[in-house]
Amino acid sequence: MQLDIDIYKTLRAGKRSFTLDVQLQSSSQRNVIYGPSGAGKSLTLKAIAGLLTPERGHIRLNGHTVFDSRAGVDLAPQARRVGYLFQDYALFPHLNVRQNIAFGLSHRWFNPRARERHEQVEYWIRAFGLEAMAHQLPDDLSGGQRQRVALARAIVAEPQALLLDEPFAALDPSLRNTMRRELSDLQQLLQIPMVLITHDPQDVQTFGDHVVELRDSEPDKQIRASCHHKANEATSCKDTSIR
Ligand SMILES: Nc1ncnc2c1ncn2[C@@H]1O[C@H](COP(=O)(O)OP(=O)(O)OP(=O)(O)O)[C@@H](O)[C@H]1O
Repeated sequence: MQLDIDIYKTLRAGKRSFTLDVQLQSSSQRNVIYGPSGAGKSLTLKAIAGLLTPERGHIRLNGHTVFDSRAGVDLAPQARRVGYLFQDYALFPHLNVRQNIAFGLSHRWFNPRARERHEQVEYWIRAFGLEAMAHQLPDDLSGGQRQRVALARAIVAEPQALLLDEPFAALDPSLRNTMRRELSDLQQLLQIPMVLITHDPQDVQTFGDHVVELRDSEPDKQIRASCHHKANEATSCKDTSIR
């Protein structure tokens, strides 16, 4: 993926303020943003997805400008064509598995109908082994099944990038290893570019062809980005600047 980000935003809540100031460039398909809690990882991912608008800067995905404050470009989330896997999966509790996945295709304000069938939705239901529970609600699924539904919803519309916020954090340790392997195989199969955020060194090891570390640098609460690559990666670390 070609990822080119240079964003700045100050958020205020009461007397607290937090400044997000992140620059990163990558041409890898597997990118990991790593760092402690509160360092700004989720905010960075939300800005890429169009769920948070930076005050200034730019975001380019695969050569397409999705945000550029100077040029007045700020594409709506749907127009950015990114799949987003939220930390808690954010499945709709009142929609069954099939409807939740179909929601990934929908740009409508009303929910997909329970009986509606889409070829792509059926494909991912089969690929993730969810046939037997396609009519069930999220509350009646295991953690791993819920994660598969959320992942299917994120990729069903064939996004140009997949954004994953702590995808394994809600799983117990043994399932975490299985799901990590599944996601790794899926990324290789689909060759879908991804940005994954995590605290977990094992995720960095598995997915971090390009690793960006966000650090909270007291006292001004500015975020610093630094990067490193796996030893066998040809790309250079110079392409991520540190402010
Ligand atoms: N709307 C907001 N207004 C003010 N501050 C905010 C807002 N949203 C997030 N923050 C603050 O921004 C900082 C970064 O939040 P963010 O969610 O990006 O952290 P994170 O690195 O993803 O943490 P975690 O690993 O715990 O999920 C936190 O200190 C948070 O309290």
